[in-house]
Amino acid sequence: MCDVAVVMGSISDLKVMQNTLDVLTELGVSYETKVVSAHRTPQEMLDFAKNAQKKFQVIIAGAGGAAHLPGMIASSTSLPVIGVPVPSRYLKGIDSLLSIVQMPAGVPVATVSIGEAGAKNAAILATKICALKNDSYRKSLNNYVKAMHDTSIESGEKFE
Ligand SMILES: Nc1c(C(=O)O)ncn1[C@@H]1O[C@H](COP(=O)(O)O)[C@@H](O)[C@H]1O
Repeated sequence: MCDVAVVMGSISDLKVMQNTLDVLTELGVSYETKVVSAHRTPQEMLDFAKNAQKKFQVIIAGAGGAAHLPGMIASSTSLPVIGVPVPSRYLKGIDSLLSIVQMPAGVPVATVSIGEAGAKNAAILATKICALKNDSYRKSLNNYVKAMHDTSIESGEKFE
């Protein structure tokens, strides 16, 4: 049993999605990764989504351009799905963001911001969901917030 599935539409998304993996690792959250595409490997995408509940608590799906992957996965599972808009070459991820966030009523995808910050926040949000039933994840999150707080204060003090 693993807590978080991190899926992406192409291995080319890894540069951005590595931020998700790094934060999950830092927080000590168990995860698995998979490259799967609603466009290029639709049957594998459906098989993954249909079976995900047996293994995971949350799915993070990153995709760029016509980013149908998070929404299509959300349509085929009752697990919460967090969508990460990966920056695209020509439209800089605006296309990814709008494809992921503008879901029809009834099929939610919790959408984070475009790129690295969004990829990190997806990991934190997924951990918060898992922490509802896991005290050690809650402690990790508290430590993470404290470290962020201390770094912010220290950088301010150095500047002043
Ligand atoms: N948006 C999707 C989906 C999908 O939504 O199913 N499958 C691949 N892609 C995206 O295509 C972009 C270019 O992929 P390539 O670099 O492999 O050509 C990637 O950002 C990927 O997420």
